[in-house]
Amino acid sequence: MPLWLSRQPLVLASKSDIRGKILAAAGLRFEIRPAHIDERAVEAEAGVSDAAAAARVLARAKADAIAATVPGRPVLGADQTLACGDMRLSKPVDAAAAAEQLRALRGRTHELHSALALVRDGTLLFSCIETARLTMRDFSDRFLEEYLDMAGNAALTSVGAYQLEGIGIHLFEKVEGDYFTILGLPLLQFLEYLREHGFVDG
Ligand SMILES: Nc1nc2c(ncn2[C@H]2C[C@H](O)[C@@H](COP(=O)(O)OP(=O)(O)OP(=O)(O)O)O2)c(=O)[nH]1
Repeated sequence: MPLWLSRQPLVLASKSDIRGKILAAAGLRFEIRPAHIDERAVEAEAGVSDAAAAARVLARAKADAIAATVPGRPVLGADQTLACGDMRLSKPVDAAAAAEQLRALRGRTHELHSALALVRDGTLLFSCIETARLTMRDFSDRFLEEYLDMAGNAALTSVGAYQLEGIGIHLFEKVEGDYFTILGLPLLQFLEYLREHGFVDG
């Protein structure tokens, strides 16, 4: 198990259930302090042009917001954006929005951009952005209705209204990219950095 060697335990600046589960399953010790930022305002101020740039800027903003409150501690911020052609989607607000979003994505390929930023005392220690491409089946309206009935509120917790590791897998005909990138935390890149910089035993 990768032993956390740093005296300063990691802080995860995320309310995301799956991000906490991913780090815990990898044996990392951390504390959760969700960052409450105005994502639209951060994007507007940064003048970001595309979904990938937005994910990078937002991950950094979340890490900065929490790092300012925990001097000396490494803080991990994360963000995931979804793009399909010129369309950018975010977490659906209700079941109707989830249905509309999935109707717009079915039969097409969309990209998930997952970014990380590790910040300590205002200094960016590590950042990465990874992209996955997912092709949805052209499923029927009846299937979509049954999927949303089964998924329930879980569909509202993901940027694409699905959990790939759950029944969301039934939506797809092809998935290209790293599993952890799709779930919202590019773990392999993060662990490589932690090993190379003595945060964990490698
Ligand atoms: N379990 C699961 N979650 C997914 C999947 N795809 C995306 N997600 C989740 C991960 C993130 O929690 C969420 C992406 O939204 P954000 O990056 O804005 O994070 P969120 O608002 O959840 O938390 P945060 O902003 O980090 O406090 O979607 C998936 O396939 N499985």
